[in-house]
Formats: sequence, structure tokens, C-alpha cells
Amino acid sequence: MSNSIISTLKKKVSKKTWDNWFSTFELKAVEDERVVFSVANLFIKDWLQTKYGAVISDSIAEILGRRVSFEIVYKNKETPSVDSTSDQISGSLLKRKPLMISNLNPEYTFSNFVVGSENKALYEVALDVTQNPGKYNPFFVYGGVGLGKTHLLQAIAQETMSNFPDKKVLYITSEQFMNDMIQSIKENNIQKFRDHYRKKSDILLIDDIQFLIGKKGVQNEFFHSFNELHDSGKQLIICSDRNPEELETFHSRLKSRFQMGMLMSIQEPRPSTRFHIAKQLAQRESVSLPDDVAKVLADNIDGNLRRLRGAIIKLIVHSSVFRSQIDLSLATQILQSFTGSINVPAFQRPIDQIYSAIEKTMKVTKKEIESGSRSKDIVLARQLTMYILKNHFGKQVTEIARETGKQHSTVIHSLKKIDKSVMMGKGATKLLYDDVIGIITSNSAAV
Ligand SMILES: Nc1ncnc2c1ncn2[C@@H]1O[C@H](COP(=O)(O)OP(=O)(O)OP(=O)(O)O)[C@@H](O)[C@H]1O
Repeated sequence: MSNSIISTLKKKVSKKTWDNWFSTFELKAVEDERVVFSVANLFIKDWLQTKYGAVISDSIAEILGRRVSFEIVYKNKETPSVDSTSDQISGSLLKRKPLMISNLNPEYTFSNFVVGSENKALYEVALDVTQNPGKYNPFFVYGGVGLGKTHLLQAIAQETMSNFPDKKVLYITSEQFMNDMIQSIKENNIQKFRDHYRKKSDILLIDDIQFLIGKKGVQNEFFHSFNELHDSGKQLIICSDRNPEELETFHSRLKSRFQMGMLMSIQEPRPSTRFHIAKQLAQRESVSLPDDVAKVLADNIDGNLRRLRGAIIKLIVHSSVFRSQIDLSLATQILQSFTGSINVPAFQRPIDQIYSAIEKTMKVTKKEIESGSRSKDIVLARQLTMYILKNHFGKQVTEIARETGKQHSTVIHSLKKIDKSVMMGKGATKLLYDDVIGIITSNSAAV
């Protein structure tokens, strides 16, 4: 079966893509609910996930006969393989053990985090948290997709570990929290799970708390862990793609706990900050980006910074494969291919990318979406457009309202509607969403 998934996938991409991106890609495990792959390079891991997620997903579905989620893990010499029998719970505890540091991205540090005036206050508070754990409790950070929340959280974790080597710092995604909980229930060992989270960490950082929307049981468990840690003065740091008020299905007592410390939003960087981020992202790959190239990228790719990073990686790979210089002409070419419109001189706006992907999958045109029609398909297409603008392109609600010409409240209502189906990973809407994202990402991955 392992060979079949890999060989099916290989047939779905070009040889050049395979050689460029999949040379270290291996299948590690096929489980009931997920398939795990590994790669030996951190940036390729992100790249594959973002750009080839849909095609990987399709290959799995083709072989297993159903849609199963997948995960790509980073495997270096120090990381134990995913099918090793290591204790998963103790594996996420980080404390002065170099082996465990690999659970955090070593690049997600404060020194690699570029600060513009829009996020200066947030940056200062985050630094303060690493020097005075417990001062702002909880510290809750929220904001659009790909704006640097995970980076900031992991920077706090790493800085705190270096400031307080004796403190036990635990960084985890809420999905991992849920998986650990389920595992402990299966093993009839919930007490060990509770002790692990409630007693064995001094600082708990939880990423992507919105993943727990609709998961009442896990929320309840988290509520108790939160209270016990908070009551004993342990620092909690939480991040989310939305503010606590918007965490639907979360009990109001949990939402109000989230609001009782320091609540801050992460803002989309303006073009001048994006310029410095672009230079910094290239620097991380040991490449110096010329100013004019950084500027054209920063001016054209807004929102989700993972897209900016994707374009830079593509630029670097392109220049190394074709031995060409990184200059304005190559950058323009990459920008065009990045949006799937090689022959179109102008950069294609995210909303137009969505419209054309929706037309392919749902046969609903841009004109229909922009009309006032209340027909079921058209309403769904319109709501999907808004949702993808937010979740894939990292647009804020006000921007979405402006771009689609709809009311703020209509946008919020639409996001909620689609969010439910997609977050739960169920139903036709989720499949439609995957298809549209698949088209958008494979267009932007076309080299
Ligand atoms: N201010 C910044 N300076 C430098 N790099 C940044 C900055 N903000 C984000 N990045 C980079 O952009 C990429 C995306 O950031 P990150 O994954 O932290 O976003 P996120 O908000 O957690 O996304 P999601 O909502 O999907 O969880 C990462 O490579 C990160 O290092």
C-alpha cells in the first residue's frame, strides 16, 4: 500500500516537480485516521503541505478509497521516526534536551521575527512574557492565517527556555492536545494525561486553539487544565485565528478566561514591513535578496506570509536549478507563475484566483457570485469565496467586505457557515473547499 500511494502521487506530478520537491519524501505510517509522511528538510515540509496538499490528499484517497487526513513530519538525524515506540506525551515536553528542541522550529526565534510599527506593541509584550512569566496570564494572541502566530509562540517558548532553564516549557497545538487525550482514553490512562498537562509544565503554549471548535469534550478537559495551571500561577499562552468572542461552541466561561489576561491581535504587515520580512525570509535560506526584488514581492503578495515565503523559496529553487540570477525579471516571472497566470502580465488578485477555481469546480461564474442572486449554488460559491479569502489568503473581515462589496455582518455570517463544515472536516462543502484550494495551489505551484 505504501508503494502504491507514493507511486500514484509520482504519476500525478511532473518529473521536474518530483525531483525538485519529493526526493526525500517518504511514507512513514498508514493509520486509521491519518497517513504520515516524512521529509528531511523543514522548508520543503511547509512547501509540500501548502502547494501539493491537494494532490497528496487525492493520491491517498485513490489508494485507500476514502479521504483521510495526512501529516508531513520533519525528519532529521535527531528526530525519532514517527513509528518508533517513543512515549508521545513525554515527547512534547521541552526542557533543555537538544533532542526535543527539534519539536520547535529553530528558525522561529525573536531575532528572526521582523517587527514593523503594526506589531511593535505585541512584540514587546511577548518579550516581556519571556522575562516575567505569569505577569500577563493568559497571553492570548489572535489574527489572520499566516501572519506569524506560530512563529511568535515558538519564539516565546525558545526565549523562555533560555531565560529560565529550570522551567518546564510545553508547546503544543490544540490538535496534539486532543490526540493525546484520545490516546490516553484508549489506554485507560486519562490521569497520566491530566498530570502531564496540569502538573508537569510551568509554561504552557497552545497553538491554534480554534481547532477545538465543535469538540466539547476536549474543550472541557482543556478548561480544567487551564484553571489548574492558572490557579497555581503557571503562564498560559494561547493563539487562535480569531478572537475569543468568535470561538463558536466554546463555553462562555472558557471564553471569558481567555479574555482575563492580555488579549492582543497580530496585524497584517504593511508593504514596508513585508519588504524586510521578504529579505529576512531569504536570509534564512542564506540568500541575499536584492532590494528591488524584495520590493516587488512585498508589493504584490499580501496577507498570508506563507505565500510570500513560498514565492521566495520558488525564486531560490528556480535560480539554482536554472543557474539564473535572482533579479527583477525572474521575480516577475515567478510572480506570474505563482498566481497561475503565466501569460497574464498583471498579478492575479487572490479573489480572481478563487473565482476562476470556483468556476472550474462549481460552474458558477464571477458575474453570478458578484450578483445579488440568492440561488443556493451561488450563495455557497459566494460564501466559499469569502472563506478562502480569509483562511487561505489571510484577509481580514473588513478587507473581504471591501473586495466582495458585501456588508461586514454578511461576511461574518458567511465565514461562520463555511467554517463549521470545513472545521468539522465533513460533507460536500469540505470536499468542494478541498477541490477549490487544490486548483489554486496547483496553479501557484506550476513552475
Ligand atoms: N514578522 C515576521 N518576521 C519574519 N517572518 C515571519 C513574520 N511573520 C511570519 N513570518 C513567517 O511567515 C510564515 C508563516 O508564519 P506562521 O506559520 O507563524 O503563521 P500563523 O499565523 O501561525 O499561521 P496559521 O494561522 O496558519 O497557524 C513562517 O515562515 C514565519 O516564520
